Amino acid sequence: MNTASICPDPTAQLQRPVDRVTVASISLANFRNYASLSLGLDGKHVVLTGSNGSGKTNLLEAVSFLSPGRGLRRVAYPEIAREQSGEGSWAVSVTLDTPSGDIKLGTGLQPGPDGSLQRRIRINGATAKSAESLSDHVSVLWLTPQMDSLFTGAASERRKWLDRMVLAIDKTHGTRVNAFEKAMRQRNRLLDEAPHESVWLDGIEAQMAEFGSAIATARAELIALLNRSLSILHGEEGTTAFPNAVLDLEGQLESEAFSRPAIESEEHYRSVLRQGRPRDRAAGRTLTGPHRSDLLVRHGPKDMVAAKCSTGEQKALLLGIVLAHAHLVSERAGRTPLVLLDEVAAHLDETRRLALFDLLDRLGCQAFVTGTDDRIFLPLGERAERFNVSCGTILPLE
Ligand SMILES: Nc1ncnc2c1ncn2[C@@H]1O[C@H](COP(=O)(O)OP(=O)(O)OP(=O)(O)O)[C@@H](O)[C@H]1O
Repeated sequence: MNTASICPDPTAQLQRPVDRVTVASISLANFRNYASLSLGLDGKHVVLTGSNGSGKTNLLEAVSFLSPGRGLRRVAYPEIAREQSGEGSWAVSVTLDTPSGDIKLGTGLQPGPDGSLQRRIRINGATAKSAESLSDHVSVLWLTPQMDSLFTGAASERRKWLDRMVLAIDKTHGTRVNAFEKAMRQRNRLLDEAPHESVWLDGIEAQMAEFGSAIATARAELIALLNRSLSILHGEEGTTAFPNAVLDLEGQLESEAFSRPAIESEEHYRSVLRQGRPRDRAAGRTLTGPHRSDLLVRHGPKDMVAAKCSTGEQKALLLGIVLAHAHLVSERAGRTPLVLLDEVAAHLDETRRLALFDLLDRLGCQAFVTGTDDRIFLPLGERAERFNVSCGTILPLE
C-alpha cells in the first residue's frame, strides 16, 4: 500500500515553535587538506574567505556529512582522506548547540572489526545504525557552484536534487528510492532472461508500484509545500532580488497512461507495468515510472522555463528555492537547518547580496558562506564570524 505522506494537507500551517540549531564546534582529522582542525564557533553565521584551493569548500563538505549521503561533492568516501597521510580513514566531529542542550555528532571512515573501512556515525558517543539517524538532530542544505547547471543539465540530476529535498523532511525517502531501483533492476533482468515468468514479474511489479507511487506522492507533496514556502518567503511574485520560482513535476513518460494525476496510484502503475512488458522488453528497460519524471522550474514573473533564463537569474532562482527549502525544513522539523552557500555571494549584485543576508536573518538559521573577498561580507557585521582559510588552517579575521 502507498503510505507516503510528508504532510496530509500541504496547505496546512504548522504553528510549532522553531528551535535554532547551530554548530558550536567542529573538529576534522585527516579530512582533505586538513591534517587536523579544531574550530570553536559562537552561533553566528560563518564567513570563510581565502584564496582558491585553500580549503573553504572542504570545510563546507565536512559539515555536509552531517546528513545522509555522500556529502555536497557526492564523492566516494575514500577520496576524502588526506592524501599525504597514506591512510584511508578520516573523521568529522561536531558539537551542536540546541535549546535542549549540546549534541555531539561524529562521522567518518573508520576501520571496522574486520579492518575494512566503513562509514561510522556516532551520536552523543553511541554508534548509530545508519546515517539517517543524523536527520533526527540536524538538517544540512547547500548550494554549490556544481549546481549552476542544474536547470540545463540532465533530468536525473534534478530528480536527485528533488529526492534530497524530500529526504530532508522525510528520512524514509532514501529507502523507498533504493527499494524501487532495486526492484526495477530485477524486472529489467527478468524481462530479458525469463519474460514468461509472469508470477515473478507480478511480484516484482507489485513492489515497483508500491515504492514508485510512494516516491511520486512524496515528490508531489514536497513540490506543493515548497511552492507554498516560496510564496511565504519571497511573496507571490517574489522580490526583485529573488523572483519567485514555480515548481512542477513532469511525467516525461513515453506512455500517456502514466500521466501526472495517475502517478500516485499504485494500482494504476501496476497495470501500466503489466501491459508494458512487451514494449519494455524490446526497449531493454522500464519506460514508465518515477525514474522518468522531471522537476520543472519556471521563473514565475516572466513565466519562462528556468533553463532559458540568464545565468544570474538561474542562480537567483536556485538560491530562492534553497532558502524556501530552509523555511520548509524549519517548519516541518521544528528546528532550523544549517545552510551552506559555497561561492554564492560573489555572484550576486549588491542588492541581491543584501537581500540574501536579510533572508538569512528572517530564516534564523546558521549559514556557512565562502568567497575569496572578505569585503563583500562586511554588511553582515556582528551577525557573522569571519575567518581566513589558508592551506588547511582557519584563523579568525579581526
Ligand atoms: N584527499 C585530499 N587530500 C589532500 N588534499 C586534498 C584532498 N582533496 C582535495 N584536496 C585539496 O584541498 C584543497 C582545497 O580545496 P577546496 O575545494 O576546499 O578549495 P576552496 O578554498 O574552496 O577553493 P576555491 O576558491 O577555488 O573554490 C585543494 O587544493 C585540493 O587539492
